[in-house]
Formats: sequence, structure tokens, C-alpha cells
Amino acid sequence: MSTKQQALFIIFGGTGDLAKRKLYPALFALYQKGIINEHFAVIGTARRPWTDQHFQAVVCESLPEQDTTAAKKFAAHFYYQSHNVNDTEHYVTLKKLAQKLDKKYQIGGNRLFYLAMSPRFFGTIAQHLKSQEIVTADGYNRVIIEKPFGHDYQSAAELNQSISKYFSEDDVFRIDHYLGKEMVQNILAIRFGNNIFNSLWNNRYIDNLQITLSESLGVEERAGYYETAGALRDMVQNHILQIVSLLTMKMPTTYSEADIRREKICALKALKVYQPQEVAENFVRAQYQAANGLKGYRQEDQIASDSQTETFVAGKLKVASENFAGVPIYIRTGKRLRQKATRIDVIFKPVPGNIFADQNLADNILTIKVEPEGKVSLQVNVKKIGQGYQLQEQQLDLSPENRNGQQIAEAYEKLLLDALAGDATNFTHWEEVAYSWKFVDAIRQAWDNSQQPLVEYPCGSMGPKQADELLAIDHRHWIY
Ligand SMILES: NC(=O)C1=CN([C@@H]2O[C@H](COP(=O)(O)OP(=O)(O)OC[C@H]3O[C@@H](n4cnc5c(N)ncnc54)[C@H](OP(=O)(O)O)[C@@H]3O)[C@@H](O)[C@H]2O)C=CC1
Ligand SMILES: O=C1O[C@H](COP(=O)(O)O)[C@@H](O)[C@H](O)[C@H]1O
Repeated sequence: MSTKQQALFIIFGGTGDLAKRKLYPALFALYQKGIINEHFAVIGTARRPWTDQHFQAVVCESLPEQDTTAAKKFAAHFYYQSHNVNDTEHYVTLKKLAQKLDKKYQIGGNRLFYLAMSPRFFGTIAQHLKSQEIVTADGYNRVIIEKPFGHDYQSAAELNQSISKYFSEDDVFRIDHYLGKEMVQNILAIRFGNNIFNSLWNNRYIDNLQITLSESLGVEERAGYYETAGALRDMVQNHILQIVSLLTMKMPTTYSEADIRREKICALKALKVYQPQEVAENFVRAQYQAANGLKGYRQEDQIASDSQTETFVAGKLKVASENFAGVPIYIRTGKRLRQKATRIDVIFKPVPGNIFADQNLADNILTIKVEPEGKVSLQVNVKKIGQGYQLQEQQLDLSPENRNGQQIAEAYEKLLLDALAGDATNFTHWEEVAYSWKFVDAIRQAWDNSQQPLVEYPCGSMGPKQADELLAIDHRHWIY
């Protein structure tokens, strides 16, 4: 999709880490492709007293090519307003600036409000956008909301209620950047574009699913946020459960936003919400400890020396749906693990009545590697070349061929373009968020109310042994 778009972006949190690392480079990529060109402007807002010139210099610095004419022309579309989101007066100034830029760049009233700030401000921003008439009557008004959407089901419901007073669900784009990743988007193509996978995608043929989101980085500069979140809220509630929904949803009636959403909601609703005893049996929480020259979590800046925050979660999920009942979904995510790896392994059941049973055949495994390198492969068994009849495993590379040598777009670039085009297929609907929180809340509450220990794992490992035992008890092991 390369239709030209016109919009005024208003970024709340314009001086923040996300804006600099992800949003400005993503907008620049759209600019270089000509998708946003003349008829766009960006207002960055935050409290610090920057000038437009300083802001433009910061934007340039955030780009992969900083000193080119294109970068400078692009940054000239950026304006800064010092703004405390709690201060009504600031919205009056913001409105005037927005009107001026709308006219200058002939934008036609389209506005995209990006809330790249702590969620505690989302309600007040939404309210002021309406009450101070920063929304327009002659174009669209869409609000993109960063994660985390709430802290638990209750706070998410309250937040949703306060936003929905001012914006309809169709104009709310709850971002989960994993849904913008090329290989995550590939899941539906692989499942529903191939009868060989579509017809086998159920509990008669799939033995188990494994999802790994491992990171080599530690908590970095985000201690304040991470201490209130932990790996369960930071990664499981959103990214992992979104992947689970794509893997277990039924085939939608059509490839459309409404039909896909409906099936994803059903998939999340079908997740078994655990009782406290079941949480203890099916979930492991752990924290990284100093090893391999790296600090332990409790020695990191601004982390309490007795912090109970989990930096690793592994779990076994159960789905109460016709197609997935009885298929365990093993999930795992953590910081300071051996390496960055985001992957999905679909392990198929062995051939019934296998005539090669004495040869210890490898499982058929479909692997979708999301990162660091996007790849799809299928493990099969073939005859070894030569005399006799021995089998050997073979990896079939099913990776999408990049026929035009295109650079793969970053998740934020794709999602920003979707939001500009009004396509919410790759954003999360409120009901998806609600069911995800209900699932996660049960685990969090069980942990908070129980003596279930927070176990340790050394930096650079793949997590604690308890995460391996979760599978071993079922006579399985992690494929990765
Ligand atoms: N960083 C990341 O990699 C990711 C971040 N996110 C989410 O994105 C959002 C932003 O995160 P991040 O950029 O890391 O956070 P930062 O802490 O880096 O940025 C927060 C921004 O909010 C501004 N701000 C804070 N208080 C006010 C206020 N009262 N009025 C106006 N502006 C204010 C800050 O600027 P100033 O101090 O000048 O006011 C700053 O621009 C969060 O919801 C986070 O969970 C999601 C995924 C990844
Ligand atoms: O949302 C988040 O995601 C990042 C990992 O994202 P990735 O695209 O690098 O895989 C994680 O580091 C961060 O803690 C979390 O908030």
C-alpha cells in the first residue's frame, strides 16, 4: 500500500525514548517512500522547554541518515510545544498551533494523536482533546495508544471507559508492535493460505506449541516502569497472548478487520483461566542473577535490593476450544537470556503406527523465526541417500522469498501506515485486551497471595531449570 497520506501527528511524549528510537525513524521511512510528503506535520509535546530548532535537531539525530537533505527537509515538518498534559491552558495553545499547521501544510483536518506516555495520562489527554476541541470536524481523529493498556483488568476497564467517552472504538488504535512484525503477520498466511497446514492445524495433529520471546538485554533505563510491571505484564499480557490468539483462532470468514478480530477475541476467551493451585503447577517466575560479567537484576540502577519483580516467565497454557483442547502451549520470555530470539515452534504428532518406529524419527516441526532473522522452516524425515533404509531429518526452508530485494519495514512503520489508512486489523480491540488481562490477573493474584517462590537464573542462560521441568513432566522439551 503506497497511497499518499495527509495528516497532522500530535505526539504526546515527543521527547521520550519510544518517540526517538521508534516513531521518528518510522515516520522518516514513510517520508522516504513518499507516503507522507508535503501534506504532513508533526507536533511533539512534553514538559521540557525545547525550541522547534532543538526538536528538529533531536529528530535528525534519531534517524539512520542524519545529515542528508532528505533528513533535514523531513525534520523541517516538526514543531515542538512545551506542554504539561494536566494543564488545560496548554491545550489552548496546542489547538492554535494545530490549526496553523493544518492550514500551512493543507492537511484537511486529519489528526493522529499518538500517546507515547505513561498510561496514567491517557484518560486526561483524551478528555482534553475533546473538551478543548483539538479534534477536527473536517477530517479523521484517530488516537494511537501505547502499551501497557492498564495494569490489570480493572484499571484497563476504567481506562477504556474514560477513552471511549471521547473516542469511538473505531478511532482507538491500541498498539502492540509485535503485530507489526513481518513474521508475526505471516502466521495467518501460513495457516490459512495452505491446506497442508490448515487441515492439520488442530488437536488431532498438533502435539504442542512453543513460543519463546527471549532477550539478551536487561532492564536498561526502564527500572521505574519495569518494577511495576515485570515480565508477565510487560510481555505475556500483550505480545505473547496476541501470538497465541493468532495461532489458535479459527479461520475468519473473510480476511477483514472485523472477522479477524472476532476470531481473535474468541481465541483469547477460550484460554483457561487458572485457579491458584493450577498457577503453581503451570507457571514459573524467575529473576536474573549476576553471571558472565553481568549484573543481577537487584544490582541494577534504581532496583530495590529485595525486589520481587520477575524478569522471566514460563508457563503452560490450555485452550478450551474444539480445535485446541488438549494441546499445551508452552510460553517463555525473559531478560538477560542467552540471546535475542523470538520464535514459534509447532510440533506435530508422530505418525500413528509408524513403520520406522525403531529409528527414533525426528518430529515434524514448523518453526517461525521472527527475530533476529525472519525465517520459516519445516522439519521432515527423508530417506538417507545410499544402500539400506535409514531415515534422516531435513529442514525445508519455507522463508518468504524477497523477490524485489525489498527492505523489510520496521513494525512501527507498518503500524503507523495502517493507522493512517484507518486499518485496525493489526491493533488490539478492547475485548482482546480485556480477556488477556483476565487470564494474566489470575496468575498475578496467585503469585501475590502465595508462597510460590521467585526462582533464580544466571544471566546468559535460557532461564531456570524449573522452566525445563514444566515440559519434562509432560515428557517434552523446549525445541529451542
Ligand atoms: N521505550 C520503549 O521501548 C517502549 C515504550 N512503550 C510505551 O511507550 C510509552 C512511552 O514510553 P517511553 O518513551 O519509553 O517513556 P519515556 O519515559 O522515555 O517518555 C515519557 C514522555 O512523557 C513525557 N511526560 C512525562 N510526564 C509528562 C507530563 N505531565 N506532561 C507532558 N509530558 C510528560 C516526557 O517528557 P518530559 O519529561 O519532557 O515531560 C517524555 O517525553 C509508555 O507507555 C511505554 O510503556 C512501549 C513499548 C516499548
Ligand atoms: O514491549 C516491549 O517489547 C520489548 C521487546 O521488543 P522487541 O521488538 O525488541 O522484541 C521489550 O524489551 C520491552 O521490555 C517491552 O516493553
